[in-house]
Amino acid sequence: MLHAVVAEWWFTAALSLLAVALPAALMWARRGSRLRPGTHVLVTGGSKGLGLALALQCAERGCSVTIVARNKADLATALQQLQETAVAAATTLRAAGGAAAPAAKLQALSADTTDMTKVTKAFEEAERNAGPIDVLICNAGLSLPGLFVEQDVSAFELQMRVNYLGNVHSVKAALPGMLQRRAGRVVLVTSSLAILGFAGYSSYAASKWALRGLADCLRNELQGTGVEVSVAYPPDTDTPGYAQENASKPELCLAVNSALGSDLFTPDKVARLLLRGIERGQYHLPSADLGQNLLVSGMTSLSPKRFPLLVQVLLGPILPLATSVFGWIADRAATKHNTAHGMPPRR
Ligand SMILES: NC(=O)C1=CN([C@@H]2O[C@H](COP(=O)(O)OP(=O)(O)OC[C@H]3O[C@@H](n4cnc5c(N)ncnc54)[C@H](OP(=O)(O)O)[C@@H]3O)[C@@H](O)[C@H]2O)C=CC1
Ligand SMILES: CCCCCCCCCCCCCCCC(=O)[C@@H](N)CO
Repeated sequence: MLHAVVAEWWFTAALSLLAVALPAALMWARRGSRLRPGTHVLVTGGSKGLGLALALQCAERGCSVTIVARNKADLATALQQLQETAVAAATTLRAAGGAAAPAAKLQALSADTTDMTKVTKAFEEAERNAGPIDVLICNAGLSLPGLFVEQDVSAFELQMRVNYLGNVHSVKAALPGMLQRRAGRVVLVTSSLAILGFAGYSSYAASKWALRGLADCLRNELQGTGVEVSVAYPPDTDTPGYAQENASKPELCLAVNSALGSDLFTPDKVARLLLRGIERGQYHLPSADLGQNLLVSGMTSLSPKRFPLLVQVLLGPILPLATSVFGWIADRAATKHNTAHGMPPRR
């Protein structure tokens, strides 16, 4: 008897789950930005690190790719890599019978994203050569870690200019065209530091939190226009930028970071997940790090949740507990370090 009741309960539960999951999955499949031959993807900061990994993987799919960065020599090296990747991709596509695929157009344009005029010019040139921008990936950015009391205001200004305003400029330049075509996707690359904050990142985190706010507002503002928004929160990723950042990380920052214990990921792996999320039309793009995904799912906002609602609800009570433990670990590491190093200095 009990057996039958339990079995029936499971059956009903499974059916209801299916009833919710199936339409949701179908809706999911319809949305998203397929990255196919002919799709034009523009990546700012595409000459190095994560941006280059994203650009190369788009070229692998046969997309037209534009990379924008400042240093011309780095751009030329990256373009060469893109061309090699595209040639290999075209050969594979042809072998698979895709002879009709449009030839991928690859270009590397030098522009500083902090300069609106230069961004506009570069994007116009990009569209002249490779057609309308279908997917804009705002990835250009830098991290200057430092303790608040030690860091100059100029570091706060620079990161705000590059990480926040630089991306405002890029979106400004690409969005009007997307709106006219009623199609397109804007991807903003923020950071895990847009969800949590700890010692050493006061200037960087603020610039990344600003982007998160921009993303939420833009997303709502663009509802029904055919233009969609995604946000990426990469974990620590092994890039030239990360190496540079590590060279100047305060000890306190390192102490808290290692107490929290996050992994270092390859740009390739991080990029692969981001592109998968873009193709699925996700707002919060997936991260290679489970903790990071959980943090995103625990964010309070009006934007869509990271996981399906049922999972979110089940996670509900767990997240405040888990984040409290990590918060306690971060504070204990900071207290220990500050106490040992006589911080704050006594008069
Ligand atoms: N690596 C990591 O651990 C993490 C990185 N991120 C974010 O991911 C993004 C990429 O990081 P990562 O690959 O590590 O960075 P890198 O420093 O390795 O590469 C940065 C890229 O951006 C370009 N760039 C920098 N400033 C400007 C500018 N003002 N105008 C135009 N292009 C610019 C650089 O080229 P050039 O200098 O020639 O202009 C380069 O192509 C950044 O926004 C970063 O904050 C987020 C979380 C973790
Ligand atoms: C359920 C709760 C789980 C909590 C997990 C906590 C994990 C914290 C990891 C902090 C990692 C910081 C990455 C910084 C990336 C970045 O932006 C810099 N490299 C700058 O470029």
